[in-house]
Amino acid sequence: MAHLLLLEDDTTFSKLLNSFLGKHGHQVNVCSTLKDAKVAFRKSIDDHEPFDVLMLDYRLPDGNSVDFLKQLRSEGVRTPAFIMTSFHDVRTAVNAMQNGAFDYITKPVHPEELLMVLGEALQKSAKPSVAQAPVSAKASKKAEQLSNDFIEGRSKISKQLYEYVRLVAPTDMSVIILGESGTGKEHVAKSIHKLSKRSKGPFVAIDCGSLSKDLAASELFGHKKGAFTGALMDKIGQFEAADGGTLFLDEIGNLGYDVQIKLLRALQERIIVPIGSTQPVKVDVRLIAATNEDLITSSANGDFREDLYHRLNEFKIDVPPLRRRGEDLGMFVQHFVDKANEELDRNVQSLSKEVMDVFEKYDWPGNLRELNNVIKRLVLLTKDNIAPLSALPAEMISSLEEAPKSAGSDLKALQETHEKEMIEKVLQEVRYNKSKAAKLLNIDRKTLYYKIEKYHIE
Ligand SMILES: Nc1ncnc2c1ncn2[C@@H]1O[C@H](COP(=O)(O)OP(=O)(O)OP(=O)(O)O)[C@@H](O)[C@H]1O
Repeated sequence: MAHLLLLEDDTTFSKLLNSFLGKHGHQVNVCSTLKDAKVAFRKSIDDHEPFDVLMLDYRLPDGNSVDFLKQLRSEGVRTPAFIMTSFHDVRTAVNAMQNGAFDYITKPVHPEELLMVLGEALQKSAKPSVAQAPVSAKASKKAEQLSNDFIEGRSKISKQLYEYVRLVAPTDMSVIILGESGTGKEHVAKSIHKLSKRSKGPFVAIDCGSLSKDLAASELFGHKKGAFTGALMDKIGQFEAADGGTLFLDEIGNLGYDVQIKLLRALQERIIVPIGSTQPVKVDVRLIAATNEDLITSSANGDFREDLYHRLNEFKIDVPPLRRRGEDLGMFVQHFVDKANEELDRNVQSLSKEVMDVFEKYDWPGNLRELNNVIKRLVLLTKDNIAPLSALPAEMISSLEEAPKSAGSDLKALQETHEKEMIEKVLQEVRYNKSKAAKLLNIDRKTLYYKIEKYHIE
């Protein structure tokens, strides 16, 4: 039995979920406001009956659950959480993943899907042995194999991506991986590790987005007993854990300024000093960092140290969004269908033409993670061999009807085209004197350099 917090303001829906989950042996604490959820969370800690999983509706009468989650993560709470959201809020759900949610599901919530995601969340929680989706031993072994392999893709942009991966892997250079959420940055980091001379050493991944400001330094560099309240014994940091291997820092833009200074020192001098210690420890670690933020602008704003950015940016890799991977879509679809068949003991052979048409038109803001989730749901809901259109979330189809994709209505694309033209015009006017151009454009030089690179301005 698992102890679950369900934060949901739709009382009919929460009653249904409560009774459904109760029948599956779980104890559910239902709250309908953030305020109540905060109280329930504190009480569960005081009573020594912590929640195993947090199930959070996104929109609530007194705020949104991503802010709640952010606060919990900043206090060092690691309880797995997933967001339940309407299809229109998928972008928000993706944002939630950056703030430490483990997954999201779109409403209307399908019971089997809920059990599946809950099973996965419980595997991550402190009490792992409960309520997993029933899978045969053969199926889980195959699923494990499948989760290890991945698709490189045939499109030009993917070929270039893996060319860079193979090029940089054998060197010991630090790498910055840029890309939208869910594009596969961690996969790319793992590939670099596997193809490197360090492949026999550890690969340690840390999500900096879920580290609290107070605990980040101790998580990375370790601490000595008594270094701060709560440091009850010596703790080895992830830098030491990754000794001889690769340390992958996801969402690096979330690290506080103090930790950035320590990180810079660790990179430059190859030593770390655990909190509360005076003894430096030698470490041999290759660093790979990922971000979906514009770190150049962050460093221009003073949020991210410029020297650290340059130290990390010995090599930069851009992971393209799914909508730009063209012909790879079909390969990813097949891969995720095979994976879902194994995980869920189904036998879906293909997707109907109508489903593929929708997939091709949709712009996938959550990238490969979203595709994987949509396909899992499709496979779960498909009774025959071919996944029908009716198994797709209705909102996914209507979102295409509401917003037909055309260059003329894509506001971001329009803004970017306009910005590029403006920069080119000003650069010509000042005969490519970048300081003058930056002044005229009312931006600083670093931002101008960034935009010149972004728009491939010669
Ligand atoms: N090349 C690939 N082949 C198959 N599956 C992939 C590939 N790349 C990523 N995935 C799958 O897509 C999902 C997202 O990948 P990953 O976590 O690496 O993305 P990310 O960019 O690091 O995400 P975030 O920005 O949220 O940290 C995972 O389920 C992963 O298994």
